[in-house]
Amino acid sequence: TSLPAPDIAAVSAVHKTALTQGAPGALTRIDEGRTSHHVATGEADTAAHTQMDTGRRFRVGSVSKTFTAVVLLQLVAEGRVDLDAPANRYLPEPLPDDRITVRHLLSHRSGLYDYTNDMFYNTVPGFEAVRNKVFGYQELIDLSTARPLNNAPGAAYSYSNTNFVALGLLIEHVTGTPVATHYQERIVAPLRLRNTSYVHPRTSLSGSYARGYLRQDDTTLPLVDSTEQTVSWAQSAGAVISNGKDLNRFFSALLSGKLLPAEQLEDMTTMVPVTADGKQSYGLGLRGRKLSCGTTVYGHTGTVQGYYTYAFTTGDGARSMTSLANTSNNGTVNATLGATLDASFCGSGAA
Ligand SMILES: CC1(C)S[C@@H]2[C@H](NC(=O)CCCC[C@H](NC(=O)C[NH3+])C(=O)[O-])C(=O)N2[C@H]1C(=O)[O-]
Repeated sequence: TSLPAPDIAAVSAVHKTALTQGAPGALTRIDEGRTSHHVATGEADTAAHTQMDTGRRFRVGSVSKTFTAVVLLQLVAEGRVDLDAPANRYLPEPLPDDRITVRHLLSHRSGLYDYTNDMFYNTVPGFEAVRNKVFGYQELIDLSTARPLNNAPGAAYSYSNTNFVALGLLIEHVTGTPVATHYQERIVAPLRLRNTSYVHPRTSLSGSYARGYLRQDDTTLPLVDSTEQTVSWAQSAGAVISNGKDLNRFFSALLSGKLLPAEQLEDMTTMVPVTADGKQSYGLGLRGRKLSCGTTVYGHTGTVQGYYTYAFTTGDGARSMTSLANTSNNGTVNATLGATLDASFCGSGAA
């Protein structure tokens, strides 16, 4: 790519600001060909006072949605699913509107209500109520369909975890195979992602990982260690565990055409603006961000109790960046961490 060199000092400054705003630690890993940049700040474990390092694994939250979208789009390429067919053709129980298509689910245009709005209205009580629970996909969909649709199918973008829970169920119903197996066989093994797993409903992380710390709604109270949970409330919408090296390899492989045929990659990267300024967009399980230097990067963000993630790559997959802060329910930290994108892809010329 003809991108300016990453501004590593700026990345480090972003991390330090995030720590002043309440994050125990942060990491950023940038990969471009054989060149890697590593920035790690603060603590991975605040009880043991273990230092953060960029190899640590973490819960990626909604970055999982891109893994699910890749599996689904491979099934489309195999002729097993039609993007513009009603999702009800492929589900064991019907969604409330036959007009909802598979593409609507992938692009958050189905209108299906996001049950996490109620589930996590009170942050810590909501989390504690589900952290050890195991949900069935249909249970989660039923929580959503107890509420009216946000919009008529296709009429608007309204982000909802329900869409990717429904896609997980659809994948398993069509193939008879768990999503965990599809992730492993279609993504993890071919790309040799040694630090990526889907262990739902097990609650523990293996190997070297960062602990996650959830901020309470009463911010004067101490952070809650939220590392161990089933993430069953999200599953195919948010339960993947990975690290910076693997997410960079995943998004680089995706955008450089190693995971999907050209037609499906084109579908996935056909972006629709989702903010008034046009700087943020969404395709199929994929976010687009137009940065201050005019470069557009593609990837996904993640918010799961104790972990904020940004994982993005250039349109050709040549340069990738993953950033993590091991806290959540702290919008200031999340916004701050997002500045690693400009530092990593726009360099010192970043606005
Ligand atoms: C669209 C998002 C931001 S929300 C969605 C998904 N994460 C969730 O749905 C979890 C929501 C509760 C998380 C919790 N917050 C509360 O409980 C607040 N009361 C916290 O901060 O840990 C994910 O990941 N996506 C992010 C994404 O795609 O970037």
